[in-house]
Amino acid sequence: MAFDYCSVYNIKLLHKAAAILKEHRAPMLNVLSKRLRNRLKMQSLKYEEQTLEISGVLIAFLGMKGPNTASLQRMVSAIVYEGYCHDGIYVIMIKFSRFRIVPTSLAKPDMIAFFMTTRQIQIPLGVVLAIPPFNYPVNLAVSKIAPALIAGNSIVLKPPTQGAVAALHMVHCFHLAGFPKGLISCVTGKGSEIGDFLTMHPGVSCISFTGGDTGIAISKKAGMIPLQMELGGKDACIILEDGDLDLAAANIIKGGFSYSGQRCTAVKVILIMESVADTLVEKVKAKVAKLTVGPPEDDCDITPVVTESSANFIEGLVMDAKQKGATFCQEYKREGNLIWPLLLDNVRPDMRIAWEEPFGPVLPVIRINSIEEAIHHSNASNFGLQGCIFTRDINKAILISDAMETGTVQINSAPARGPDHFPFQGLKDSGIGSQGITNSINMMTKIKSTVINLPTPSYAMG
Ligand SMILES: NC(=O)c1ccc[n+]([C@@H]2O[C@H](COP(=O)([O-])OP(=O)(O)OC[C@H]3O[C@@H](n4cnc5c(N)ncnc54)[C@H](O)[C@@H]3O)[C@@H](O)[C@H]2O)c1
Repeated sequence: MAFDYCSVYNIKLLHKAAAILKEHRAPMLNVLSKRLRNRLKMQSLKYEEQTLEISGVLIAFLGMKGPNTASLQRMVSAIVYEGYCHDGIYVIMIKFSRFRIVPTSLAKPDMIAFFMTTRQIQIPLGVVLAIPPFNYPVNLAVSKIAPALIAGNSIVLKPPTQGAVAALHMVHCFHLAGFPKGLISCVTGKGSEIGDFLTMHPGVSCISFTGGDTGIAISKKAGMIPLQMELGGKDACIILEDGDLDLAAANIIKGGFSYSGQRCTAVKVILIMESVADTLVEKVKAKVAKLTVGPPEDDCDITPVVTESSANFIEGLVMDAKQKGATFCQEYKREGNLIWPLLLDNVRPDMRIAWEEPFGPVLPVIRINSIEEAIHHSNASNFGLQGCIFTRDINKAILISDAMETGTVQINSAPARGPDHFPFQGLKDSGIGSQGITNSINMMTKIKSTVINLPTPSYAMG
């Protein structure tokens, strides 16, 4: 909201504003303006949420010699709606409507005034279209459905073909639990056949999508609606000379081969310092040898990948690496869609597997000679989902993390999406926006303001 705040920090204008507010009808405003009149030098703020009949914007002017503005800002950071610093005077607008301003040692603002009130609400967008991927057809549907409903929207779920039965069952459970049928609907069908109809439908007000490059195409077609895109990744695992190699090897196995590598945040390339590469590769090889391979019914570690075309794609990456001279740490083996875990050493940047996402149990190792080389390779990727660093030097790790163009960096652990309330986001071709309950609710709502103009000059009258 545009505020002409510069014109009101003048004390006379504040008094005038107070007088106007006092006379102004709303009883609540009277209370507040009385406070203002009586306590221009306020010691604390004590407005309880429930005492407010309308929401408002509080403008606190804090002189430089007054409180410790930095600590004040920290204290109110959760409730500050907007803040400015102008000519050494802090102007902080605090949104009342949904928060309690608990008292407080909130230092001593030099003065406090109301000069305009707004009612601000978050309104739902309408219909949210949720499209999850095959690898987490329920979890990644729920992480879209819950915030959409909490925010007051209705939802159309388009599950992945390979996860449609689970999604239909879940939506059936919602209906059995009493959800109105139109509030949550499920539409099945091949993405390539019904996708455009849904994503370009004028009734859809927001799309929350998780999947591969399809998301990039959808973004280009969708039009003027908010988009949440969680797409692919090529998460690098950077291991420095001082890294704990046993820990790194264990995380490479967990991060690279769980779900047979079919995870967006799987470790998808190892960038290891040459001096410790042989040791690390031997440790990973020993662990790969222990992975069980077979059907999911036998609870095997490595199971068939989702489709034949997916297996063919992975094989294409493996054959390209073979032709260009990568070292095979295991024999390449495939039966139908079942691909045995494979570590490819001495991978070079001219190989496809150095850049492309196999989404299968095949992991490339690129040997590097400097940290800069690792960062350069990670940042040269068109993806930017996550990455991880193994080192005992936390300061170095933070510097590398800051230099990496990814949405999240894990230090001394494999990349992972984390609990659903964690912010989760990808940069570049890995996504638009950020997931996590709060972020999703904000994305699936729009701010709407009603400004109650008082008879005093304000931007609306200018
Ligand atoms: N970043 C993340 O949070 C995250 C999480 C899991 C998976 N992924 C990514 O998902 C990919 C694997 O999943 P996938 O194979 O299901 O991805 P995909 O892009 O092929 O499909 C994702 C979803 O889009 C649907 N779809 C396909 N064509 C469509 C179209 N034209 N219009 C609308 N919808 C369409 C599919 O039916 C499916 O429900 C990998 O790239 C992986 O990295 C990302």
